[in-house]
Amino acid sequence: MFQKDLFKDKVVLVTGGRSGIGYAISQMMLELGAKVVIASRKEDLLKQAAEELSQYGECSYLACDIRESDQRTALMEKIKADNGRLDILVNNAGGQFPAPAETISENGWDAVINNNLNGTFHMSSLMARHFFIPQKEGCIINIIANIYRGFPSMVHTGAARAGVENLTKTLAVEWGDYNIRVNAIAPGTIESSGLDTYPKPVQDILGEARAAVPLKRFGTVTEIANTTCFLASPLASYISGVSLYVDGAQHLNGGDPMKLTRLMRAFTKSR
Ligand SMILES: CCCCCCCCCCC/C=C/C(=O)SCCNC(=O)CCNC(=O)[C@H](O)C(C)(C)COP(=O)(O)OP(=O)(O)OC[C@H]1O[C@@H](n2cnc3c(N)ncnc32)[C@H](O)[C@@H]1OP(=O)(O)O
Ligand SMILES: NC(=O)C1=CN([C@@H]2O[C@H](COP(=O)(O)OP(=O)(O)OC[C@H]3O[C@@H](n4cnc5c(N)ncnc54)[C@H](OP(=O)(O)O)[C@@H]3O)[C@@H](O)[C@H]2O)C=CC1
Repeated sequence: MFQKDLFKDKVVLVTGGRSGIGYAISQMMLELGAKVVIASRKEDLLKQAAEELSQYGECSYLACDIRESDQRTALMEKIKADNGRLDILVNNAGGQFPAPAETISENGWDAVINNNLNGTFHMSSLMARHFFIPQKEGCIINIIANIYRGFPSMVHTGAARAGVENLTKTLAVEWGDYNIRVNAIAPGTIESSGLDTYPKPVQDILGEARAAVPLKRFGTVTEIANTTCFLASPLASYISGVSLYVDGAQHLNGGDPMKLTRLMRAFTKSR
């Protein structure tokens, strides 16, 4: 759909690029000519994904937990040594677990905030200081979630993603001085490897949730990759500071948001 070679000579970092949405983004960027670096925690799976992705273009990898300062620094140093620059950062790594708010432990809260909010900010700041600011050019895309009506059953990630949505606006303003565009994508429910990791109450409710989406289906990883490539491209050269919902209008009308919470309460008690 995009012009061939749209991202020729561009260097792209996709966190969480080994699976699901991140994999689809990496594949599309490679097909459009970018050099892609993927990073996530599980080195064996990451290596396997990078080998598969190499059929589409130049893909490298480094194991990195985005919550760990020394691992983020090692990733930045590898990109500098291998490529000398970074053009696009896709903060896609993230995750959480469904749980009624009253059952979330302090550590559970901290783990999810560290993953989705702190990891995203520190990665953005590091890459801006070392690449985007000196280059006087850069692009950051933050993958968040549908937090339009809060996020019942996932209060921790709702709060973290709202933080990212807001830092997207602030950084778009502050780093406009350096010609850095910062945007976010809020996917609705997307058919991906990530969804398979969710427990029975989520799997049980998926049929109903799918039917409640105004477009009557969940999204695909390709639809999130399409939006990412659009926002990263010159087609979006005057777009900065926005959060784009890619969700078939699920944020406006997506069924009973409390149903999952009630199912999770029953599930937690029965264990
Ligand atoms: C009709 C409308 C209904 C709508 C229904 C649709 C619902 C679907 C919507 C889906 C939208 C979003 C989808 C996605 O995001 S898909 C991507 C999902 N992938 C993941 O989330 C995977 C990554 N997740 C994680 O890695 C973990 O969740 C975590 C971030 C916590 C990992 O951190 P860490 O490795 O540090 O975790 P630990 O195991 O060390 O645990 C730290 C503390 O967290 C507590 N914890 C962890 N898991 C759970 C759990 N499942 N339940 C409760 N608590 C949990 C853990 O116990 C630790 O705390 P304690 O020390 O106090 O025990
Ligand atoms: N699928 C959906 O419906 C939706 C997904 N999202 C978000 O989109 C993003 C991608 O999700 P999706 O592809 O579906 O799910 P996946 O679980 O397949 O992807 C999550 C990726 O993030 C990596 N990751 C998680 N935590 C860390 C960490 N601390 N450091 C580095 N890498 C990490 C994982 O790799 P590893 O385990 O090797 O670290 C994995 O590659 C996530 O942020 C997710 O929350 C948002 C809304 C809806």
